[in-house]
Amino acid sequence: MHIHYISEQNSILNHFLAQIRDVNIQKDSMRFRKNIERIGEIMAYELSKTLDYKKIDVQTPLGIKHTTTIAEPVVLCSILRAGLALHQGFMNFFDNAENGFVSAYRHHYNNDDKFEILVEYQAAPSFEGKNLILIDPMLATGQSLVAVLHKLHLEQKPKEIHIAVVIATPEGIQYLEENVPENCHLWVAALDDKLNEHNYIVPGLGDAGDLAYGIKL
Ligand SMILES: O=P(O)(O)OC[C@H]1O[C@H](OP(=O)(O)OP(=O)(O)O)[C@H](O)[C@@H]1O
Ligand SMILES: O=c1cc[nH]c(=O)[nH]1
Ligand SMILES: [Mg+2]
Repeated sequence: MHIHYISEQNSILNHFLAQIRDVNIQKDSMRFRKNIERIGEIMAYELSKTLDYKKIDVQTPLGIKHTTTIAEPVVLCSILRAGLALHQGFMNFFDNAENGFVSAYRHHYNNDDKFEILVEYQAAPSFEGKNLILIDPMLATGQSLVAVLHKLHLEQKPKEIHIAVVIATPEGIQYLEENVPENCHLWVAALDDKLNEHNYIVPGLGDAGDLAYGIKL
């Protein structure tokens, strides 16, 4: 797996990352969603630099410009719920992309911290020959992303698979390394310290889905 850390250099990205983590700013759920969306835009731009491009000619009112455009179609596929705001950011830049949505949640059978990931809903186009970008802001244990990747119809072979996350743990990255195809790309905006005993990211930001859309039962 090729890992791309995009906040190694100081940039406005750090400002958005600081705001989504801040317990006081988090009270404003619209700002939380907007910041995740803005991070998605930055990630989309960085990722776009690594795609393949083809030559095109553009007719302007005054002549022809020889330039380039992305060679193969992009499919954006997000994991519900928390992926939605990040998805919007990617969609703002990859505006011709096809879109897919998959659900995944932690199902606790007892009142302890053990859980299983349930993937129930999916609606996605064919990935054949396309650049698949799988989107989820949080890479904690990595189990949601791996469960979703196994559920997607990857027999329709994408040209490339990119996984885009905002905050990752070393444990989650290790789990992906062991469970996703070797030629996958992982894009990480921020690498955090570890998982806590409830499998939440520390320092992280809390529950991204709840912060964006409200506490669920
Ligand atoms: O790496 P993992 O240990 O699998 O955890 C990460 C998952 O947790 C969050 O979703 P959550 O299950 O909270 O659902 P939600 O988006 O509906 O809140 C997040 O968006 C990931 O999908
Ligand atoms: O820290 C975490 C872990 C899983 N899901 C989240 O939203 N946050
Ligand atoms: Mg959640």
